Amino acid sequence: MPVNVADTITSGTRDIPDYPQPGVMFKDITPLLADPRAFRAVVDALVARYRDAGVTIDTVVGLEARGFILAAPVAIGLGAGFVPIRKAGKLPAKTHSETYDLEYGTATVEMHTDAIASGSRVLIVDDVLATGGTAQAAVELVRRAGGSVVEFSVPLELGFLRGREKLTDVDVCALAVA
Ligand SMILES: O=P(O)(O)OC[C@H]1O[C@H](OP(=O)(O)OP(=O)(O)O)[C@H](O)[C@@H]1O
Ligand SMILES: Nc1ncnc2[nH]cnc12
Repeated sequence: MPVNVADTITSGTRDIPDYPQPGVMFKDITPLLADPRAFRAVVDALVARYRDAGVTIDTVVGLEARGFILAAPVAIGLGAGFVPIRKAGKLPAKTHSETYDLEYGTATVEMHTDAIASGSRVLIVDDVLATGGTAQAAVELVRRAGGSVVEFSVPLELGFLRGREKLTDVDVCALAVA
């Protein structure tokens, strides 16, 4: 019987209470990544969403660190380039940066100013949408570089944190909601 990718994601994710700090319910996708069929199913579902609809993606942007794991194979599957958004201080050339609030603190992310050609059609891929701060920062960085954001896409949305409500001016795709 075919297995629904949302069920695959839900069953491959485990809850770790009070990580990385008390009061946070951490959704750990490492079991999903360790299962070869589940990992492939998630990457294939993300690729198929754009390829099968004939949507052109020039560049896939991935977010350090967990977003890299998914964004890179999605870029290859779509025949697109890969551009990293990294935590502050990790990229060697000139960067734009954005600081935002996370469920567990604040973070600054950066992208090379010349990473995206003006007018490029960009898909942003991360592992989890939680409060939406990371997604919003990524969208801002892509737009500042001159890219056009086609969608922000994740396997898993933490619906109880209402991050989607923050992302009013970008399309959001989540394959599963916890
Ligand atoms: O929607 P938000 O509240 O912004 O949270 C989502 C982000 O939080 C996690 O990354 P984290 O910054 O913990 O980094 P990591 O991938 O290096 O673990 C996750 O991988 C997302 O990028
Ligand atoms: N609760 C959570 N679980 C996994 N990743 C997260 N990123 C932000 N909040 C998270």
